[in-house]
Amino acid sequence: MTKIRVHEYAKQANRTSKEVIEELGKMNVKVTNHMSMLDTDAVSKLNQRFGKTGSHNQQQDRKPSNDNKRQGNGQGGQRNKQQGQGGNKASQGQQRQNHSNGNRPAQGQQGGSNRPAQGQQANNRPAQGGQQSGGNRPAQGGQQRTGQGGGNRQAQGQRQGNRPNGGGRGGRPPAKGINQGRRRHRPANPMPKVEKPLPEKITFYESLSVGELANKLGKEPSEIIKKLFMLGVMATINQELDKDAIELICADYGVEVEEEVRIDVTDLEIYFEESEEQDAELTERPPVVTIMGHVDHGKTTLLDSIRDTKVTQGEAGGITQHIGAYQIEVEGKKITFLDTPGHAAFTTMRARGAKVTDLTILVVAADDGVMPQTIEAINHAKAAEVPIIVAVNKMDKPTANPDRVMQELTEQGLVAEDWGGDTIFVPISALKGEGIDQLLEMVLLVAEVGELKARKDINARGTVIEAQLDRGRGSVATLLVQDGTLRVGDPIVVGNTYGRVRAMINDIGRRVKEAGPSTPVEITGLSDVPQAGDRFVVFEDEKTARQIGEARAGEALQEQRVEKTRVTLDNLFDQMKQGEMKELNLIVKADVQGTVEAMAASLMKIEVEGVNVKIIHTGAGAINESDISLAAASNAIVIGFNVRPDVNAKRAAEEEGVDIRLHRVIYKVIEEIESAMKGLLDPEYEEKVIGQAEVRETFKVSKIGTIAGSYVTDGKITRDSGVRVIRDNIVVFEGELDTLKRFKDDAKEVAKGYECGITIKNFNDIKEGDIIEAFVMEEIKRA
Ligand SMILES: Nc1nc2c(ncn2[C@@H]2O[C@H](COP(=O)(O)OP(=O)(O)OP(=O)(O)O)[C@@H](O)[C@H]2O)c(=O)[nH]1
Repeated sequence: MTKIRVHEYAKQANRTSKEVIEELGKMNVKVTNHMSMLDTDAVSKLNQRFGKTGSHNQQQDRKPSNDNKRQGNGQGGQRNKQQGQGGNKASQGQQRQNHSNGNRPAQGQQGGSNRPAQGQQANNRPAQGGQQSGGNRPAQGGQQRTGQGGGNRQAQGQRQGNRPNGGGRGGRPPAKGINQGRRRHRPANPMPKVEKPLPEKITFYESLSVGELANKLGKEPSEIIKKLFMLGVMATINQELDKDAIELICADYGVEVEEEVRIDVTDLEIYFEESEEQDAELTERPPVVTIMGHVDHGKTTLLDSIRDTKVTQGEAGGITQHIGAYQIEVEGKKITFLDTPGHAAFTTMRARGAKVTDLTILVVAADDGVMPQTIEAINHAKAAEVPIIVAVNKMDKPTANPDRVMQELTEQGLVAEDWGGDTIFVPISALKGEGIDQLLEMVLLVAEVGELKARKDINARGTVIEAQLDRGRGSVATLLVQDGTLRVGDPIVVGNTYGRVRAMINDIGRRVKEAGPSTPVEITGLSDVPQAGDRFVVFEDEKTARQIGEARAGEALQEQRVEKTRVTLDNLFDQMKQGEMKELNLIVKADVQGTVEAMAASLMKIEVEGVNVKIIHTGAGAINESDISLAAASNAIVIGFNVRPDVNAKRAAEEEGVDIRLHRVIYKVIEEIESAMKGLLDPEYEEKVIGQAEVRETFKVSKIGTIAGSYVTDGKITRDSGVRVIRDNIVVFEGELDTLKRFKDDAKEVAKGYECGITIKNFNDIKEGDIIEAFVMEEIKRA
């Protein structure tokens, strides 16, 4: 006879494997576990112990096709079940009950096809004679014999069919008689899943979760997870996989991968790129010029002077109208000036991604020289990669010293042509209108070098210069056409709004029907007011314009809720890893110029592979709003050394999400930037300013030192906070609070609006008007 395993015997004997093993133990037959083989001797011994049932089975084993009836009784259930699982079940169902078959045609099939391996398994186990004999005698036996048995079987087939992997036992109706025990001991056979053929190719958009990838490949997620594990990636079913991971897994299966490229039709930038690809004739376009400079150096006077002398030429009688930009004509060539005083608008636009300026005129008063805003303007222009022409203004003044201006600008990297550099310097008097022609000539010269071109014959696209709501006319926007020609009646999307160009007015207040490249025009007809710096694109039909406009308005609402992702030292490393950062832009402000230079020099020396440190602006003094707008436009981090941001800068930084890092020790700045670049930034503690107090009076007390009679102006001061003494926005001391008193009593904390007496450890040089800033170190969790 063939050998039999413990668990097989147990099944036949209607016992548990454990019972059998125990019994064998008593008989001194050694077995290791339920898979151990039993020899004939052991089996007969067991048969004796377990009595009839065992012997009955044993007999059956010996005489497989001996006793039909017994088999039918004893093993029918089992056999039938196996048959039900095989193809036999289907025919059985058919034979048995036509109605059930008709109603549930797929049951038999399902049950059969889902469990092909059971038959196989049974074949491997010849001891289950039922299978063999059952195979010879398709289930008619059971079915003929008892309708009941058949019914059960059917239900079973059906349920199991529905649950391919389950034993289906729970759903089975109560089994009858002897079958019951057998079934109970039958190990639940895992139903092997039918392997789906692998697809030749899969596609994905941006990423796929493990579950989604498994689905696309027709595999179990666990299999994918296993594969990822082998690749050293611990993943869960919901984990998003990036392109590389997807490609690795698919390569393993030999499946091709393709990333879907979806064009976002609501992104106006694509229409700008598209226009470059269009096969329309390129023609020269006028340069677009902005004027920048320090306060009172003569920007407005220069703009007016140019306008007065040139705008009205040939346009006599034209009503001058302020539309934020104007065009002049010199020697038959046009120049467009953006009438945006200062550089605020310049950076706002750039921060919004628009590049409108072709060149900038830097006005420097010859009697005043290079001032802080002059340097800011230079850095703004440099960051935007816009060429600079220097207009040395107020040359009519006796105190004018153009050489000094040239000298000072050389220090800023603007070297005059006369001095061997390549920056054009033009001496002018904006007030008297002297040198203006020469200046404009230079503008044309630089423009010529720049080879500014555009296509007249395409739908217009460009940028909003300014926009407002007019009571009578509704939304009024000044647009600068940058490419193509804008016409009255054009369906247009402007920023997050749309409409049809109802009326167009040019810079001298005339109604016009069309506007070509570099022309500023004021339009009406938009459904809402756009923002300066918004892009506009003309579409073929109004329906598309409306659809895109509405979609953009919806997206804009969504975006308002999502924080801007500016670079901060905390996310720097992630951005570097994602390849988004190649340059770390820094703005360095410090208390004195010497420190600024030292800091800048040390920062430049930081070497981390893959990223360059670029200092785009430096300056002595408090961090101001202009620093923040430059940082926002250039995605820079602002470093303050011994200085603080002023109120406006603080507000702007919060609004724009600009990261300001304040320090008092140079090596700490270097360390912080370096570790952020290496992704080693210690994120555990963050300083949080909890309050500010103003020193109103000081008292010198021997032994104690100087007591600062202070008034808490913001937040609160606590006994255990760190303190900083700030004088004119410069940190003069940082240390610990020594005592905090309300009248004569020690106080734990003093809130806003209350007076208190403060002494600072190791610092007595406190003065009236100083600001005491209290801070605590808070643990932060990194995202
Ligand atoms: N003597 C002389 N004075 C000038 C000249 N240009 C401008 N000014 C005077 O300088 C002062 C400031 O000129 P603005 O044109 O207002 O200067 P700005 O740069 O526009 O100033 P903000 O708009 O405040 O930034 C005015 O009083 C002008 O009259 C010039 O060429 N010569």
